[in-house]
Amino acid sequence: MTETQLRPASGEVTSPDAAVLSAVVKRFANAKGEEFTAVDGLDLRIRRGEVVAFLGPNGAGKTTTIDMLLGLTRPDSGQVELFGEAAQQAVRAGRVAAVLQSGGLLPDLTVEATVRMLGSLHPGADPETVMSRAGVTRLRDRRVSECSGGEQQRLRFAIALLSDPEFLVLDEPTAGMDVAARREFWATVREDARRGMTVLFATHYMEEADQFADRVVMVDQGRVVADGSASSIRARISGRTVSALISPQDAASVAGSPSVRSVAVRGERHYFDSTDSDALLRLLVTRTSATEIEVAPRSLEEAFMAITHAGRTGQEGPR
Ligand SMILES: Nc1ncnc2c1ncn2[C@@H]1O[C@H](COP(=O)(O)OP(=O)(O)OP(=O)(O)O)[C@@H](O)[C@H]1O
Repeated sequence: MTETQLRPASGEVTSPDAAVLSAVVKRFANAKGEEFTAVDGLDLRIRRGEVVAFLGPNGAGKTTTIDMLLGLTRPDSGQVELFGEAAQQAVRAGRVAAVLQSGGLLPDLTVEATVRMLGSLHPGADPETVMSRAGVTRLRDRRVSECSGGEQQRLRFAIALLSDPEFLVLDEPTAGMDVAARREFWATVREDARRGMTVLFATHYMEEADQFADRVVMVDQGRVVADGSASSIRARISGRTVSALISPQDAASVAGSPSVRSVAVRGERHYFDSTDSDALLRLLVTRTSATEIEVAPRSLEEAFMAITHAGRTGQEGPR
């Protein structure tokens, strides 16, 4: 990403950052009226042109943070700036657009009527191009109520593109999409990012974060607990996973080796969490009749479970 690719709406280059959140705190009251902190002193700087995955267990504070980024709610303390100005101002100017998890669609309108109606609010909007970019052209005559969950998400994406935003905020954008639709969706987002758009997306799909984000920010209990490339976050937990088809007797004998931290069985395969995959491989090959041995680096999902409290509470983790 170079400065020449930047496309500030007003022509002038303001802040070099798309978003800056400084020591942001948001508290809510629970059902008993007791106050708790949903976002707890969160600091986050998103540079222009970055594609950032925002990950965290259920209730980590992702949506609350996104709501503050979009000016939908105000922090109790701390600051949120978009392009160097107040969030609401940037949103009003159409520099930021969002695809949120629900709401915002009129069930009786067709896809095309929805895009055209909302497009009329944005001078210069091009409904045809936007429908094509979001992959909803073939759905143009379908009523919103007849669209599947994934198709409605694509329609929300089309609506978000109408203002030709510089910064796109996506809260679980591919929820409900099938594999092909998700691929197509991310290809479009990557293309937009290549042209200089900044993207922040919250997701529970770890492989989306791994494949499509330049940077992964993990939050837990309202704080940032990891921030970096997916590979640097994966590298935060040491070791590798070695898996094989192996008899229970052989597996039990290998499990006692110092290079094995733990063993799990999934389907026909045994998975060894290993601190020294070379030593374990030698052992498997020379002392057992294991077959189809595979060595895999740590996944982002394993890092997520190790870094966030989801792994300690058994709470629903990533999908
Ligand atoms: N308006 C509200 N009133 C009270 N509590 C709220 C409100 N909004 C969010 N919360 C609580 O704040 C915490 C953070 O919620 P948030 O929706 O930001 O989490 P999240 O990371 O987006 O979770 P998920 O992955 O489940 O969507 C949760 O405990 C949630 O129940």
